[in-house]
Amino acid sequence: MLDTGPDLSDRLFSDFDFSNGAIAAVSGGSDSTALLLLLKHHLDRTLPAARLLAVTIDHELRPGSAAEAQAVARLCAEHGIAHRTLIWSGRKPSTGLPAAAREARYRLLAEAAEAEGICLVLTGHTADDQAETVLMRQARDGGRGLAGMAPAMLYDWRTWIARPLLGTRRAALREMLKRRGIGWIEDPTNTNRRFERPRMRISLAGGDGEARFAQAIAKAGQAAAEREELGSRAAAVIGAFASRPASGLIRLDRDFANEDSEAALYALRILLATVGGVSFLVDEARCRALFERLRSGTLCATLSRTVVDTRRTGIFLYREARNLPAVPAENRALWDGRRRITLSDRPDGLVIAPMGAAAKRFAPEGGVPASVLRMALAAEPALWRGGECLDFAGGGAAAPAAAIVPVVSPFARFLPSFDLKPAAAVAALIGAPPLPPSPFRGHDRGGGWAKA
Ligand SMILES: Nc1ncnc2c1ncn2[C@@H]1O[C@H](COP(=O)(O)OP(=O)(O)OP(=O)(O)O)[C@@H](O)[C@H]1O
Repeated sequence: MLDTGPDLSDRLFSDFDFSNGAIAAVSGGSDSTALLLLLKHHLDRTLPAARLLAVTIDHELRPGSAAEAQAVARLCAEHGIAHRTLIWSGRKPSTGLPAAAREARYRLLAEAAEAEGICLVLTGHTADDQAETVLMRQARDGGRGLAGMAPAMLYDWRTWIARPLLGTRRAALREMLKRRGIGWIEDPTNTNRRFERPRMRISLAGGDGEARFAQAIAKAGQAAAEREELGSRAAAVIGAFASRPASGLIRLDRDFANEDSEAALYALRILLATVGGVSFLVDEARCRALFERLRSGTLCATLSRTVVDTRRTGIFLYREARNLPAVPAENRALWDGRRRITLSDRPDGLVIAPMGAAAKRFAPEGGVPASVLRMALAAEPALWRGGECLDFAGGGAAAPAAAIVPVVSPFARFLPSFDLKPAAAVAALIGAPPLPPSPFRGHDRGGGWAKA
């Protein structure tokens, strides 16, 4: 896993389908510089016509950042690689700066990919980054999140971001660059003890660092396999026990919780976030408590903005009636965290607001209690103009001016490859667009990737 011999680039990249091109995210640090040159080497040998674009994000956080981007541009010019610098010109927050920079970086990379018609972005995260991530999460959450970074993720349900160097050591990449006489930029932030990651990086360079590294990587590998396996089982539970009697309403069979309870619990956490329009999974302990109550009898409770209502004919999940937005229709906006609005026309006073009392016109069928159906539909988005409910887009009769499409809320922004299967199952359940084709050869949509 750690050597950087001549065929390294083939081993790193041979699983990828580059026929649609790729973007390499290059900061100019050692890891992403090595990524770029290894990728260029691989493409030159295997698919010379493939498009390769290097993108550098200038976060404008340090005085030297523009010069660093120029240095990457020069390196690219020397190697015949197209390069673009994108600037994060937005307001910089005073707290949570690394997270905000990361968010902006992914957004800009995905925008560049979309502008180029490329669906694949590669980053230079290494095994060292992985160990740091795992140990930081362990220190913060006492063991949760040990799976670390996924080998790939889907960003915004449209751009694949893959980390092909996740099994490769930084020292080996630096060795390779030195052998080829190629320099790199040392980011001073990487040694700034104000930030958590540099502190962890420095501590791993200490006496017992290698042993801690090896332990963290081993744990991460095991946790990743377990997480992917749990996801597969959760997807099976969703396929077997969940249905969607109406837009915004999920029904679970009453015996949903009885067969594979860990998988059912994970499925429930994903469904609660999806129905509630929440971008993160509900706390496991709180969901487990609700789940235990579900198993032992009837219940009507709210968690993650979702009402869980057990009736004779099933367990029903629908969005609670509080804090539903009424906002002017805007193209590509996310309504209530759970519906993507696409406008084909000028909105002209069009408002997206809950259907509310207009839901009364729908009659229940197939064992759905009337009160449950109305409460679910009342929280569904409808198109309004001047106080008149024009259409209920979720009912399949959208006005031509707008399409309102469900999204899988917890995975709409970042979908780690561990969770591809449950995400695909939920997408099929709620009528969200299917996952875009995988950038790995021979992998189905929604199939898991065991690459790390
Ligand atoms: N400013 C940037 N422009 C383009 N890509 C970036 C930038 N910063 C980070 N990345 C991408 O994210 C990966 C991981 O980021 P991280 O902050 O750990 O890297 P770094 O320390 O800035 O640089 P490197 O990993 O290249 O040594 C990088 O390898 C690179 O692919």
